[in-house]
Amino acid sequence: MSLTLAAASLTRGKRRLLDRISLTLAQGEQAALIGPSGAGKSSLISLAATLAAPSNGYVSLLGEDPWRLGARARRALRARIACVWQTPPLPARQRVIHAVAAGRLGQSGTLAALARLVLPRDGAAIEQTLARVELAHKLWVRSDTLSGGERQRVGVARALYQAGELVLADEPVSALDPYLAAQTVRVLCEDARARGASLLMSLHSVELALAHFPRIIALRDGRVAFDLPSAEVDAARLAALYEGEQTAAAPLASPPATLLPARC
Ligand SMILES: Nc1ncnc2c1ncn2[C@@H]1O[C@H](COP(=O)(O)OP(=O)(O)OP(=O)(O)O)[C@@H](O)[C@H]1O
Repeated sequence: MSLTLAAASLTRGKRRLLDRISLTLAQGEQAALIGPSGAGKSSLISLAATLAAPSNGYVSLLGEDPWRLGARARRALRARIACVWQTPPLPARQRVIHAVAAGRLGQSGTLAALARLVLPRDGAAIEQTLARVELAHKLWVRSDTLSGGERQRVGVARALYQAGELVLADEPVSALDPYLAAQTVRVLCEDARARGASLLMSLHSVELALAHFPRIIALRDGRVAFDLPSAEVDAARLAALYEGEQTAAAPLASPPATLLPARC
């Protein structure tokens, strides 16, 4: 298994953000994580990314319990997992080429990694990776000159360049226009599929989730509301999932394909 959560809970103070979550993601499997705001999607991704340890229960990544490993072994495990964040942590003065090169920082010794970061050897490969998210022309620009959507795509390019065995993406396209959002989700899915990597992606857009993922894991109030093949996710289930969320009802009216506009 790429990812196993067994009755995993996450608490902060008196709040239970995740409540006994159990799920597995097989090697090469792809699943979208959906649910209303505050459902626990980011919390679950942070558990899977080892940013947080479960308060109860168990998390296993690529066959290892990250919290039983020493610091060095845990770093090595993290280097096998590519993460895409909604707001990628890009230092203001860092150039895009270096931000993408940083995706492989954990894959070599410290000195080699730093040398690579200062003077990336594979600029052509990085440029090609950026081209997959339509950003090749930004190779040498500084991160603080990028728009929010461009920053997100640099974060995606970094994960693509890292080529992790498990890819975790937390709302990776929230700042993109509909065309680029669909295109970027497609690129992440196709890349993971081509490499046999596993992919777990949280998305606010139910349309994108249904259009691109064979499996939908729905969270509500820190619990799994349903975990189903996307073909079995119907309007009634979605209405119950988003009950009380006015904006979420709208997507249910139209089939996913009609909501993926061609670029103007
Ligand atoms: N450090 C924290 N301390 C206390 N509560 C927190 C903390 N982090 C998150 N929460 C709460 O936990 C709940 C789940 O948050 P989380 O960010 O995982 O939800 P989400 O499904 O990703 O939401 P969104 O779709 O709005 O990004 C929210 O109610 C949030 O306010």
